Amino acid sequence: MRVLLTETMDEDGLSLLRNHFEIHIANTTEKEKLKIIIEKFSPHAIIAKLANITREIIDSAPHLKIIAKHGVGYDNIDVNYAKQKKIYVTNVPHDNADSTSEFTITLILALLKKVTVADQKMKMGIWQRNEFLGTEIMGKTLGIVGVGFIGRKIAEKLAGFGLRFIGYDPYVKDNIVKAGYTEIQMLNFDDLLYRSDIITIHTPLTSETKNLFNKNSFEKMKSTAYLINAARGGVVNEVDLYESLKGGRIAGAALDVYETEPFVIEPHHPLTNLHDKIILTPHIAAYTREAQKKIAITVAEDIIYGLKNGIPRNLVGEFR
Ligand SMILES: NC(=O)c1ccc[n+]([C@@H]2O[C@H](COP(=O)([O-])OP(=O)(O)OC[C@H]3O[C@@H](n4cnc5c(N)ncnc54)[C@H](O)[C@@H]3O)[C@@H](O)[C@H]2O)c1
Ligand SMILES: O=C(O)CC[C@@H](O)C(=O)O
Repeated sequence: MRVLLTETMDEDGLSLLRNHFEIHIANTTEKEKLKIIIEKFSPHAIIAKLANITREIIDSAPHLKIIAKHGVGYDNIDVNYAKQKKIYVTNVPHDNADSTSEFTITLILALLKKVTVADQKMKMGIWQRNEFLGTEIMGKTLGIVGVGFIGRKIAEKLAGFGLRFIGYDPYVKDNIVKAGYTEIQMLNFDDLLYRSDIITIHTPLTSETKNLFNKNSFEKMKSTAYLINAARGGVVNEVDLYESLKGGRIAGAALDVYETEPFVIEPHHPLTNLHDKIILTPHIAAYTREAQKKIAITVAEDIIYGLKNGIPRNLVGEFR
């Protein structure tokens, strides 16, 4: 049987797959190129990182039985169409939660302490302490939108910083959520917007969360508040965010994910005028040696099990 990877993955996972299947690494996320490669290779399983697995891609693989997301968020896969065609879709929950929560905390600290912009200035030979007046985290309120695995890890890891944790998640019914030795007080969305000093997003991208952060939500936030998004770009309306930052409606933002990826900023793109109000990283929250290895092994084991037994493990919610 044949397994196609749209993008490469850690060698430990690849060698597991090679013991059982013929594998091919397409090394592209471009739709047309991918379609041609898939038509030629005719895989029984596809492993995708960020490549879009659309209806058209699915139709180009007549032997396809499993589409596996190398990661958690599977909004890049047309799950409904796959289901209609009796093709299973899996993801890898949990394996990158430590890396992603660590990275989110890094963004929070770097943004509030102006680390990235101070570093840029130092490298330009400029010593300018008075531009970099930072903000303390102690005593502030962190709003967590999407209180799942990563959202809870963030509260657990930040517990020593003297923050108060509040959360919004319509699928969590408890008023208080335990996260290690700390607690997250659950609120409705508007109350979270009004009360947070820092908001961090950890929801999947769905029809409910698309554009959840828009002009209307920014207007309800404190003018001193910061927004962190290491979940999915589409959850935040980028034009509204830009306007809110430019007009001082909110204080700052850090983004690891974008409405369209890859997101390559042209030299005079408006975002480049926001200076120390924004930090941008290229979807790397989960990109650590440890997480990439764990995910590659889990995804390989899921495919080996699934192609041998008919039904893979780690099926996404729509199949349960
Ligand atoms: N930047 C990265 O590299 C990176 C890495 C890992 C995960 N992610 C993203 O982070 C997301 C969260 O990951 P996770 O492991 O915590 O997943 P999870 O499934 O454990 O948690 C997601 C939470 O979001 C909640 N949710 C769903 N719809 C919501 C809504 N409308 N409003 C508020 N909450 C809602 C769910 O109830 C759940 O508790 C993933 O779906 C993925 O898109 C990004
Ligand atoms: O493939 C990646 O590197 C990112 C995946 C990440 O966004 C996820 O949802 O797990």
